[in-house]
Amino acid sequence: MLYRRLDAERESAQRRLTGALTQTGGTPQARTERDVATTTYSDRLAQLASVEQGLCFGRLDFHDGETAYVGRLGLFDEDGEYEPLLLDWRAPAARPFYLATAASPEGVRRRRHIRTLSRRVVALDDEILDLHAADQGHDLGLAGEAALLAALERRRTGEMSDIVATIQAEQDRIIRDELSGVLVVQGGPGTGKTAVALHRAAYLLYTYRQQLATRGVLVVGPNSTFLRYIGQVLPSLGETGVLLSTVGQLFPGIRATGEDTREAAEIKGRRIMTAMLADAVADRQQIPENELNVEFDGSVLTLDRDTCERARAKARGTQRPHNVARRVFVAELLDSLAEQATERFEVDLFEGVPEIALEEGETGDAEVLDAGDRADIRAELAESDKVRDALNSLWPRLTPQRLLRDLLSSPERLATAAGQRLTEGERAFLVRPAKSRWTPADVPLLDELAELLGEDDSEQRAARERAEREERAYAEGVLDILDQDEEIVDEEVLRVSDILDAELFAERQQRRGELTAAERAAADRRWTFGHVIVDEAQELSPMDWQLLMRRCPSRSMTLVGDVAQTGAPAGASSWHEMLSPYVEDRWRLRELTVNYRTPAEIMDLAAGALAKVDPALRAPDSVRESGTQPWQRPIGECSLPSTVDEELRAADGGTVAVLCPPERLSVLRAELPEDERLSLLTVDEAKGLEFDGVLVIAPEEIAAGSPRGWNDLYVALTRATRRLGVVYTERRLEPLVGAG
Ligand SMILES: Nc1ncnc2c1ncn2[C@@H]1O[C@H](COP(=O)(O)OP(=O)(O)OP(=O)(O)O)[C@@H](O)[C@H]1O
Repeated sequence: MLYRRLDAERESAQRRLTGALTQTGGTPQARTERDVATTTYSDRLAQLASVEQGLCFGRLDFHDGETAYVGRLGLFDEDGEYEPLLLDWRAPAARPFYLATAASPEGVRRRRHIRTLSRRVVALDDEILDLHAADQGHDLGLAGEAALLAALERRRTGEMSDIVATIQAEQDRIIRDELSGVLVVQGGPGTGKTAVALHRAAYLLYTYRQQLATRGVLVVGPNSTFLRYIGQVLPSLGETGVLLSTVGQLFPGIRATGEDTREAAEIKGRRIMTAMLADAVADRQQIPENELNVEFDGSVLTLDRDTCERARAKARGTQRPHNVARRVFVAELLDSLAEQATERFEVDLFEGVPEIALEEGETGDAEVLDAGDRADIRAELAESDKVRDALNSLWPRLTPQRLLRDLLSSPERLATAAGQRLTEGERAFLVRPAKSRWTPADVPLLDELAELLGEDDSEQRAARERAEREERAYAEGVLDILDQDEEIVDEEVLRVSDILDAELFAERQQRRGELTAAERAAADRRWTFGHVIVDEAQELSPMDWQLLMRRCPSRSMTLVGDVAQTGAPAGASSWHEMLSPYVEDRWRLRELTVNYRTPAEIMDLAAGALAKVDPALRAPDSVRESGTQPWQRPIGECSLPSTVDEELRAADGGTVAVLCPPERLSVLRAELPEDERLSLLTVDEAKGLEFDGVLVIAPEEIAAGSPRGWNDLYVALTRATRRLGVVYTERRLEPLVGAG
């Protein structure tokens, strides 16, 4: 019945889309209406297509005899009383499906999990929420345990799947937490932080559609492998208006394909970079040692040190960014040059003219050139190449790219900008050739510089704002008309103004395309998002945070991570340290405590590495045991290619990863078989990912490889959903002895 309703919805949306596409009418208003309708119905069709698999996954039977079905979107009985046939999992009425327990049943008598394959029901799991019923969910308080375990036992495909059918109560509370403020989610490996973060994005878009559709939601991940891994989750939940990005991709026009050394990345991530870059900008506002001579119209004009110093003080006094304040500096110096040029001109005019006695009442200093003439001279100066070169040599117009490139390729400039902030050795880590590729750690620096330098675009901006105002006024008029149009706005489809407000509408018109907020945001550095979600948040440096906070002035953010898994050299070891510069202590912490990924046997082994990170830390409780112990072997006793073959066979169509120190990557790449189910990765690259089987190569090198080596090893040991093998080089690592 539900699939029949879904088909009917599809047909109706398709009919309306076809209708809109075949509409003619050449007025701007008709075109606009057609574009809105086309976008609305195309989006709706895409949404209806995305829920085809697993449309309905739950049923609630209440004590009062009522029944409700829970699924991926809401469906209503449009032929009858408009009763809900299927509840969207995000609707408040669906909550008992995730929260009801035997102790607190919320009126629910029975919770049923329905598993489907295409349109066929293949399994049902019932839970009777009755205190006298069997002890369900052990002591971890699990809901729908059978369905949950079935989901966890699935072979991994290399792409993350959604968990709507089996969200657990502690996860549900985080997913539905309020929109505003900074929410921090701390949880060990495999506790579902990534899953929760993505479902929260879908929930927020559903619940605060109007607020969020315009500004969009940004999800930040540690690297592009990870973004590919999670890329399908939101579309499978029918949500496409989310921008997935790394911090390194957030400066439009820059592709950060280079790599920094560990040391350089750490230094570039330090907070002192803000002050250092401000000094680097100030260093580009020069005044001459004595004076600067400028040729103009056959004579030489002079800019003396005092004049330049006054102009610089006045420009800096405006507190505006470098390129904007430049206007003041240039205006002052042009005034000075214009005065000199005018004087010269007047002297020239009189040259050779016989002296005539002054008449009574005349003074000798009467001006010969009027204001118009003076303005002409000033304009001519401003046009002169030589004058422009001279002014540029003192206060050049700069782009962030040029300044950073100049700075990092010049030990002298670096020394001046750094002052006492960096040692000579630290500065040496930063120096590189001017032609080097941009790195991810450069991006927050470029962003900082973009703020410090500003853009002298006042004229274009004024014109653009004028045009936008006009567009918006027009768009508001169109929305009014659509609101009254019963043909388009009936209950069956989303109301146009639910998903579009005048501002978005006007912007869409401007681009004449169908760009989503996320797509527009990706192209605009100054875009600010309605909500920002950061995964693996512990990895970000203070400078990364600086950039992200700029993209989210409302501080409506969800930050998920695990401070025990920090691997990045500039990453954080405490949430307080990470957040206090931006929100002081105004953030709320929620914790996830159950590990859904890693079986208990593997977690026992990983706990040894965690104890080396910090003995006070406790690993999350595993939800299941696999019955397979992890194994450890010396490298001399195992042929890696055949071990990998064995693991691939054991994974039975699932995925296997070989995780190794970066130095071993190329040798292993040559040695290992090619197989699309096999990944060879460094720990850094494997962060946030999971595989059915994992082989960790040279754990002692991973642990000793960096100041956060034990964190890295902990990450490596917790990537497996079923099998783990450890191949050590000499001796078993001490904390791993006795386990596995
Ligand atoms: N409620 C749930 N139902 C089904 N599967 C779940 C549930 N919660 C988590 N999982 C699964 O557990 C695995 C781990 O989840 P996830 O990757 O989100 O954990 P994480 O906390 O981000 O881990 P890490 O810190 O290692 O990156 C995933 O396969 C996820 O789908």
